[in-house]
Parts: sequence; structure tokens; C-alpha cells
Amino acid sequence: MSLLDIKNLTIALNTQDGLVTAVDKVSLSLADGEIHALAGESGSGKSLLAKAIIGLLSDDWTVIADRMFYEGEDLQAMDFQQRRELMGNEIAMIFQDPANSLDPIVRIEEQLLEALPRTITKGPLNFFRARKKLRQQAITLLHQVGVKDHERLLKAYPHEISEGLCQKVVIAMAIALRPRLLIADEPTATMEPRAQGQLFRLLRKFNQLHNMSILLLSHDMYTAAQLSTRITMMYSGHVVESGLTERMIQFPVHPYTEAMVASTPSFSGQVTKKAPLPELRGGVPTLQHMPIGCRLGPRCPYAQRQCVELPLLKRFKGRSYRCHYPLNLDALRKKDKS
Ligand SMILES: Nc1ncnc2c1ncn2[C@@H]1O[C@H](COP(=O)(O)OP(=O)(O)OP(=O)(O)O)[C@@H](O)[C@H]1O
Repeated sequence: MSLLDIKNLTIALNTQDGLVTAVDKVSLSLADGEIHALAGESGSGKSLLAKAIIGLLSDDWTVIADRMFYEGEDLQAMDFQQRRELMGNEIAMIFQDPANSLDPIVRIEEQLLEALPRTITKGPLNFFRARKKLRQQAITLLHQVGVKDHERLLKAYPHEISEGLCQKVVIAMAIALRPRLLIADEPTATMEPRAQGQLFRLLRKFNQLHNMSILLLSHDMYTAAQLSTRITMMYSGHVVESGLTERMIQFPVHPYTEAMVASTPSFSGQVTKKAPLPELRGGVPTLQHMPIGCRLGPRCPYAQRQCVELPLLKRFKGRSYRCHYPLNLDALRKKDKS
């Protein structure tokens, strides 16, 4: 049984002119203990999908799915309180905007101590001893996420520290409760490269030691590939391809995945000095002006007349894709035989 099992999830914004669909019939399955990346350019619907999972979308949004299960429990049938409990006990989320995740008028120390599980102070401890123990645990967590000067940080208010430090605090708070599932929305966006590597090592460690599953949201294919074993690629509210990370980078089936891989220097090998990186022409369509048929159609170098019809999601050798003219199927077939 999958930890997370979503089938045909549609998220639409209620506007004066009717419903505007932002995420269209997206399916996603995450196995227990898996690190799964949700990749795609900004505006593809990754954050909306994550917020729908944790039940954080306001009434402005309509969320419909054929199936939306967490460990066999129907998320759509849960009331607000049950959803909150699930968030507190099982699922944690790191949001894109770290500073906004913290209370601006409370010192970091109080916020961090508040987030720690009370089981640490189980037993006959008086207030001061319990607090000392919690504080020590908070410092250990801060060191794990790469904070060196913990004393200064603990005394500070969120506005007195950098966005990168805010992000580290938010990550420490998220992993403090040892969630079964961590949803991380661009967790390294505000971090310097060395800190990114450190965070990924930490997340991998939590994944291996505590079987913490991770859903990583990233607009950057390289970041997604560094941590994940599977990638689901989104474009303009559709899933265009999903499969094992290594294979997908080696043999992308959807033209959008191919373009994302080609525009990432770390995958495409040698880059001639000052040569522009290959990229798709045009930009991501707005919600109000979605092309009919395949949403990549107007930007796709392989587009043909048939692309005005929406391609069905097909499966091949463990890969699912939505394209009339898939790439690399022969290479995948051969690879499977060898
Ligand atoms: N509150 C909102 N009101 C109107 N449109 C919204 C709102 N939130 C998201 N959208 C639109 O929904 C689409 C998907 O947004 P979403 O934030 O999920 O994308 P994303 O892939 O997470 O990109 P990013 O990383 O930039 O947030 C975008 O077109 C976005 O403009």
C-alpha cells in the first residue's frame, strides 16, 4: 500500500467568471520510505498540490479527487480536526517562504522549544530541568541543520536573521517531530550551495534511519535529482512524466523532461564557454489562456497536428507519460533487455 495515493486530483480557483483549473487530474503515488520529487517550472501547480494534501487551501479553491488517501485513510473524508492531528503527528511541511512560517514577535528559542515533542521531558523532571533538556535538544537540531552560532540565533527574533537561517530553523522544527512524511517546498532556495549539500545529507539520513518519506518540490531538475529516487514532472497543472530519477534523466520520454534535462548544465556534461543553454521557446501559459490539447504544444519542438488533442497518460517500462510523440522508447526497451 502506498503512503500517499492520489488519483485524478483537480484544483480550481473559484472566480467571478467561474472555476479556473490550476491543477488538472493529477495522480501521484508515494511509497513508504520513498524520496519523491515533484519538479516543474514555477507556476506548474506543485505548491497547490502540496497544500491540497495537507488541507491548507482556502475556500476560494475547489478540490476534487477520485482518490486522495494517506496510509489508507481517506483525506477527503477527514474533518478539520482530524486533518490537523495528521499534520501534527504524521506529516510536516516546509513552506517556500521561511520567514512567514515563523512568528515575528516570538524569539527563535521559544518557537523551537514549542515545536519539540514533549516526550523528551517525560518522567519526574521539574520545569527548569525539563526546559534545559528541551533546549539541549533544540541546540542539537540546530547543529544538525548546519547552524554554528546557536546562542545568537536562539536569542534573535525572525526579522533579525537572514532568510537562510530562518529556513534552517523551519527545517529543524519540521524534523523535530520525526514525521512519517515531510513535504519540502523548495527547501534550499534561500541557502548557499554548501548548506544545500548539508541539508540533503541530513534529509537522506532521516529517510534512512527513521524511514521518513519525503515529497520534494523543486523547479530545478538538478536539485530534484540530487535527492530523489523518483521524479514526477509537472507542466501547467498536468503531470507530463513520472518515473525513476536516474532513468528519466538518461532517457527522458516527454519533450518537456528532455528540455529540462538539456537546460541543466550538470546533466548535459560539457558546456561551451559563454554558449547559451538550450531552452524551450516562449513561456508558461497563464491559467486563463491554457492551450487546448497538450499544454506544451505551442512550445514543443516536436509538436504536430495531433497535439491539439490532449494525450492520454500512457505507461511503458515503469514510466508514465502524456505525449503523442514520446522520445527514447527504443532506448528504454533495449536497456531493459540488456
Ligand atoms: N492564491 C492564488 N490566486 C490565484 N492564482 C494562484 C494562487 N496561487 C497559485 N495560483 C496560480 O496557480 C498556478 C499554480 O501555482 P503554484 O504556486 O502551485 O505553482 P508552483 O509550481 O508551486 O510554482 P512556484 O514554485 O512558483 O510557487 C499558477 O498559475 C499560479 O499563478
